[in-house]
Amino acid sequence: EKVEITKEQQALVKVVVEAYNRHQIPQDVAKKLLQDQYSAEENFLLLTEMATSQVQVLVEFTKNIPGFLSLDREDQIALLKGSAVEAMFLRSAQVFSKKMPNGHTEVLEERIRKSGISEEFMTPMFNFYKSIGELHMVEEEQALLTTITILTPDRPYVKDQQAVERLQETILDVLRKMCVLQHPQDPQYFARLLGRLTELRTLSHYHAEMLTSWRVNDHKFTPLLCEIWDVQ
Ligand SMILES: CC(C)c1onc(-c2c(Cl)cccc2Cl)c1COc1ccc(-c2ccc3[nH]c(C(=O)O)cc3c2)cc1
Repeated sequence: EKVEITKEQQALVKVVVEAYNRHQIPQDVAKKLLQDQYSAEENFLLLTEMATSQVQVLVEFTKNIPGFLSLDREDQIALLKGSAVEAMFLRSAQVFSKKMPNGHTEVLEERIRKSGISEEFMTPMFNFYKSIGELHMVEEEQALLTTITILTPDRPYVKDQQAVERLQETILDVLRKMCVLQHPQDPQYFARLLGRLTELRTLSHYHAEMLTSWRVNDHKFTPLLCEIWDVQ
């Protein structure tokens, strides 16, 4: 049957994509990636600054997700805490797939590889970055996929999962239609996008172990990261 995006779905996508593009790490923060100290400590500090800035940007972005601010306040926090790592994997994946002209891609990879993360997490992490790059997602798909990740109903401590599910369904429906319209030659494209969300869950578990290993080596995080990741 003819797949058609309705007027209100178009308006929804416009709001989400504009918010996604508006809320980015400030360039003066991102530029710090180019600083010339490359010790493990320096890399960890820089990545901590990136993550902290990224969480601030993420909080602002979620306020623009239609319906998010109407959710129970505690559920809003539970969704943010539960999706922060996954949203940051998606956002940092863009830096790798966009091949930034400012050389940030190379230095970000270098700093991640030399920041005290153990080898066992490097492979799945960079396989993920590669698999996202191969999708060649357009910005609408990136914005909607991040929104779907944030609106995952079964995060820990979410009370009204139904309300979150209704919001997520709305976004899933328009993303599915967009994939059919954008990739008529690849009927599996939408399924492949959702497959990345499964991979993100696995990475999120690896990430919990990364945090533990950093902590036993007495690495310090910022108050915002401690709050969102329940550490210290
Ligand atoms: C607390 C730190 C050490 C940390 O712990 N886990 C991760 C961690 C790791 Cl490595 C991997 C994945 C997820 C997390 Cl959450 C991190 C570092 O997290 C980030 C690293 C980079 C970026 C990021 C996002 C967008 C960007 N744009 C630009 C630009 O140049 O425009 C640079 C940039 C950097 C975001 C989070």
